[in-house]
Amino acid sequence: MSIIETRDLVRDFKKTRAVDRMTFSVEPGESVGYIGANGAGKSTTIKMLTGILKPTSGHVRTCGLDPMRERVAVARRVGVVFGQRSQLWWDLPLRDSFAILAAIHGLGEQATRARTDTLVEQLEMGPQLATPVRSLSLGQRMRAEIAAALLHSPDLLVLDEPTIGLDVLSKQRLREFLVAERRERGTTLLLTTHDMGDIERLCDRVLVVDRGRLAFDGTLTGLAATVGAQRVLVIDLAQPTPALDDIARTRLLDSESDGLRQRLAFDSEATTAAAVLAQVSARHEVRDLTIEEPDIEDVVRRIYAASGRT
Ligand SMILES: Nc1ncnc2c1ncn2[C@@H]1O[C@H](COP(=O)(O)OP(=O)(O)OP(=O)(O)O)[C@@H](O)[C@H]1O
Repeated sequence: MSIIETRDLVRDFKKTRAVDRMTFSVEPGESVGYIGANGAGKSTTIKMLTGILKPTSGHVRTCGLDPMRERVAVARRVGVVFGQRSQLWWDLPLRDSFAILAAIHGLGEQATRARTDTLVEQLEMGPQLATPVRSLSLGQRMRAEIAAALLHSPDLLVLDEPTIGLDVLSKQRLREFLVAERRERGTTLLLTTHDMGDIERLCDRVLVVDRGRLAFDGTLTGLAATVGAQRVLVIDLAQPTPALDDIARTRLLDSESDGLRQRLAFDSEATTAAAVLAQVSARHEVRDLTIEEPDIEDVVRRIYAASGRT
């Protein structure tokens, strides 16, 4: 049985068709990134999957259940985290929020203690248990939200922008936790994100939505191949340097401060950062370098362009 199944799913808001004949399914244990521009229809889809919004037409099943008719049963099988909204009680110590949620899910005392202890340990939340949620840092709050969503050991975890606003270290810890949760419990993940790093590290499949329609369904490698996603090497040189416009298999994007910093785009299928660096450092003294992640908006724009939309 699929964990998610939609067929010709439609949702209209007055004159806007937010979701347009969406058909896809997600199998148990998959980790799927659901991406698209602002207003593409991601949240609307998630709301229909979780029984918050009624579809205008079409078919949707979550964990084999009808989300509108069997909302309570769906809630028992699914955990949801909306980055911008909290499911915790602002003024209560974190531990009390966990206790209330466990009671709502009807977990026994022993099960509650065991699961809370595990999650608190894995997410390193022990020191914050007595802290009111309003006093947590953003990173701590996101970890608390994820623990709350996983208390009842759902089959499916839906995450809406889970790493938005987090610093690099907090993002990394959260991603590591999600990878481990999936590996150990087989939890299916569906996440929306504007962060390509989330997709690269967490997802083995990507769905791209464009104006309510599915524009791409496949692997990240397939997505990169479709759009020719490029990496960018930012090179800081020791001396002012003429434009590096003749480095094999690269394209010079820009050069600033008399050539002290230059950005070279390259296709990771055609060459490597190491090979580009070797060419440059054979001629000039390189002081520092960074590799820019492909920008998810850029990837989405290219997908849209490839499907005929400008
Ligand atoms: N309650 C609503 N009433 C009217 N229109 C809505 C409502 N909710 C969403 N829409 C419209 O439906 C379309 C899809 O919105 P949705 O929130 O699903 O997009 P999204 O992909 O989640 O965007 P974002 O990345 O900005 O969250 C947009 O045109 C939006 O304006």
